[in-house]
Amino acid sequence: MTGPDAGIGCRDLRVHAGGRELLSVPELHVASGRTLAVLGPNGAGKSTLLRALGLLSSHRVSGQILLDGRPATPALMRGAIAAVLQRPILRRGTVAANVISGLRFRGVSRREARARAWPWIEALGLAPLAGRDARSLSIGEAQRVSITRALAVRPRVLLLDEPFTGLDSTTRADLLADLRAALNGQPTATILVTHDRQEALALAEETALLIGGRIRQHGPTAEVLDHPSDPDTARLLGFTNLLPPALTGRAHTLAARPEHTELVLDPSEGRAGEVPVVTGTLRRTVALGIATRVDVDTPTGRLTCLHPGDVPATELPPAGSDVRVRIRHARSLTAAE
Ligand SMILES: Nc1ncnc2c1ncn2[C@@H]1O[C@H](COP(=O)(O)OP(=O)(O)OP(=O)(O)O)[C@@H](O)[C@H]1O
Repeated sequence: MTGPDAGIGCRDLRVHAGGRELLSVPELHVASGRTLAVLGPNGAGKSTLLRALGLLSSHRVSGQILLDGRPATPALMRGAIAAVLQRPILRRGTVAANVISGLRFRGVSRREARARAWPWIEALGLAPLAGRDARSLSIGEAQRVSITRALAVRPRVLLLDEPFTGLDSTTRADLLADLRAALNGQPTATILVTHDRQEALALAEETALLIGGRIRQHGPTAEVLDHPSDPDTARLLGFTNLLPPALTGRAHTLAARPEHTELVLDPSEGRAGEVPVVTGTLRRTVALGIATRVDVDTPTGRLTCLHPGDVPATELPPAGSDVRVRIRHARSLTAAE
């Protein structure tokens, strides 16, 4: 199916368990051919949302799940989705047999399943491992098999629940790139649950920020990641320095990343007009190898500065000194007040 309704979505979705509401999503739609990243802290309800959308939830779910614009039934959903979870679950047998098994489950003949699976095995770089016992694979290799098995069925909906967690950074970057390339041009609506902003950027055109079971922001990934609207989304997006109006004299709370927050080390430097500069007391300095972290207490809370490189202790004031902190790049939290 093509058209604006193609894909997966929900209306008035609510999930309850243990006497409390875990999730409330009035409306969501992921179009066919698009990827949505659902970014949120631990316990935000990300997996709850994914399971509810896939009709896989064991909790009390109300509202409508829509598949290609129509209410989803378990049978329709079973034929439409493939899921990849944090821990790959592989069957006994070779890598090739595991990739083929997804198609076999859908009633595809052995011969046709082999023919359809092989291009995916090659595209995802698994050909050299095709004959290996799947249970002898590393976690990264196993996750690659799990993703290839899901792609080989060319699902209408692909649900990814933190599939890159625990992979080393090179393996993760390679798998992200291969997955992105494999999804290009496919009629698949993909939802990626993650804690990781880099994964959202690499894979998803759209990102939704989920906190406390509610979507706080939703839009194009680059825009959402750089425009927190309130203190919770700011913290989630790494804008961990919050500067309320009382500290800066600005109309709204400002939020800044530590890498955009620095001590003013030249005492003769005046106040630059556009860039906020606030005063505080240096609490401690920690050498982190690639950066030097300086924590500063201000009247409204602590700020963290990150200076690139290994700044010699002689260039930094000692703990207890009065210091000035410059915020090189900040966002206004317009929903904060
Ligand atoms: N059976 C249950 N009864 C009560 N609360 C539950 C139950 N199952 C899950 N929860 C709660 O639902 C909330 C959302 O859980 P969920 O696993 O969806 O979060 P998540 O965003 O995926 O977290 P993580 O990133 O840690 O995997 C959590 O606070 C969890 O404790």
